[in-house]
Amino acid sequence: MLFSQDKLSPEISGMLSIALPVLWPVMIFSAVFNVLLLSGSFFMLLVYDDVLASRSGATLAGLLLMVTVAYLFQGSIDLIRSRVLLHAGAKADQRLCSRLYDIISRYEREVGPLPSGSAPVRDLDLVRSYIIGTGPLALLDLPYVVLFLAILMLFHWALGVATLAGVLVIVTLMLVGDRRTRQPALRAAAIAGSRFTIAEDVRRNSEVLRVLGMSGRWRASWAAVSLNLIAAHDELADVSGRTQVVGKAFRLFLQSFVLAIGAFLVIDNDATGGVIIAGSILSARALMPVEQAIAQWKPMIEAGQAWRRLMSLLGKIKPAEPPMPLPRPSRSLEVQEVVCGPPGRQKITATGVSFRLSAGQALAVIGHSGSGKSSLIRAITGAWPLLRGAVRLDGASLEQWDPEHLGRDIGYVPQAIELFEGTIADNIARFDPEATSEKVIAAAKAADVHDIIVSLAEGYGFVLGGANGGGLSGGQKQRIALARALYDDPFLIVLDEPNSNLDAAGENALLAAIAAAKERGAIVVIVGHRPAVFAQADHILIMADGHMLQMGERAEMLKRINFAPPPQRAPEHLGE
Ligand SMILES: Nc1ncnc2c1ncn2[C@@H]1O[C@H](COP(=O)(O)OP(=O)(O)OP(=O)(O)O)[C@@H](O)[C@H]1O
Repeated sequence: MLFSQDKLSPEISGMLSIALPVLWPVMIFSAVFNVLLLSGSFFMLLVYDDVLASRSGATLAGLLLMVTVAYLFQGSIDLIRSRVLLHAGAKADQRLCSRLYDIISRYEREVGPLPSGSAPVRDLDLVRSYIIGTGPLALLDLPYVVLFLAILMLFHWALGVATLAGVLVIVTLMLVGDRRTRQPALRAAAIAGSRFTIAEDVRRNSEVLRVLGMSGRWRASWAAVSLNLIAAHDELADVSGRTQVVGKAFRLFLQSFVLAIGAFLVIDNDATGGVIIAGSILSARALMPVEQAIAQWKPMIEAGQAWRRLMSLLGKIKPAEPPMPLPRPSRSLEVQEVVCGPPGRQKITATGVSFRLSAGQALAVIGHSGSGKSSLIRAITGAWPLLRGAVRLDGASLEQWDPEHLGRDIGYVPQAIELFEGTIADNIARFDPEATSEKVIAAAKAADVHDIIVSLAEGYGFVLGGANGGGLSGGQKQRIALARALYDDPFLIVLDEPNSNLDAAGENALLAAIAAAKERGAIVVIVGHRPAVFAQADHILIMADGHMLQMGERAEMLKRINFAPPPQRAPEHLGE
């Protein structure tokens, strides 16, 4: 059952509110459509039995006019019912689209990695294309096979029985064919999937493959998997080709068989001549919905499975009610006994971290690789949900803030920088449609990237190609990410190794930006391996093996870790 487990979910009731109003009209249209399908056979019956016997041209013209009107009407009804379904499909798509965005944007954070094989966008496409395709119409037409068989029985029971037997043979042939093609189809899909993965790997890593001389090995894998794919497609085409040939031959045979039965009945004076042709047409009509329904069986099962997968994912992501807006934070950041780990992985990667920072203070987080620094940063920014403890801004835990609003007050440079496809200005302004050029330029200047940007031919209009910010150097990307973090003077600025690609000038600009942010009352948390990160820090926190090892004031901590401090540089000299 398509809707069994999720009867009460908002998605189901939403879909039902779309489906129910169109169901009745489409059922009525289908009834009229199928009744009108009879007009062809009755036309032949009357032509053979009445027109030819009476030799009346007027009757023939009248019948022709009637059948023409019937066909026009039937065509219009067919068009209308597919339009109605198209409209319903578009509405369903629209309704699910925003919830689909929830899966894509929230699933990883709130539940964990998407189950392997799940591709919600493809699943929605499958559901939509089933709804707007011929699948539902084929199902609605299916009951009318009984009507066609009943009329054939009325002509003569032998015609009805022969067609019924034909229907059963066709169903058996198609089911056997489906069974035989299932395995080859699965094999071909799996091989096509591996070929796609290889192509993606090669596209993403073409530089490394070339420089490290690995391209030949990948080419060999590509060639081998391509050969396998050709073989799998051959097998599939072979099996399905045989089934189709047998089916086609049987259909031709059945047509002649029904004609022959009709002829026998005429010879025995059990039927009129018109019954031969009308019976043959009706018999073909009776087979049509069955064939269509079987052809649509697989898409229906696939759409049903896609629907269930979507519902199961959506069941884990409830529609979120944004919390009541709070005044913008301006006073403090408190981290209380925080325990966190990658969502859905049952793993703790940072634990027992507590500290408090007031407006205008900066904290440097240091520690060996893998000690849990980035994990802590993700907990502080809300990128990862907490397993225990709390992160509070001005006393309110992160869950009390609407992420969309709080985002304005957080500046974040992640370790792996991703810029979005769009102009540099859009990226710095976080794609805010109300961004002003003054704010964008102020952020760029604070990150000391303004001069670099204006030296590009398109300046702030330079379009970054793709998610990796193609077209810029690593250091330039890092500076633009810093400008994005500083945009609109956020209260909490969290920087995860923001200087890993920066030269001395870039590092000075970074320190100047931190100093300026502190000056205006922001809180800065900065992770880094290089000593430069200490220069503007008021406190230092050391992470080790996922734990907070120590935390204290900068001077005290530098003494404790026996580190020769870099000279405390005055902010006004940092930019030089
Ligand atoms: N998404 C993830 N899934 C599983 N494990 C993760 C994930 N992210 C981090 N870890 C693990 O958590 C531990 C801490 O990683 P984290 O990135 O927080 O360390 P780090 O101190 O920032 O390291 P580095 O200085 O190398 O960036 C590591 O053992 C890492 O393997």
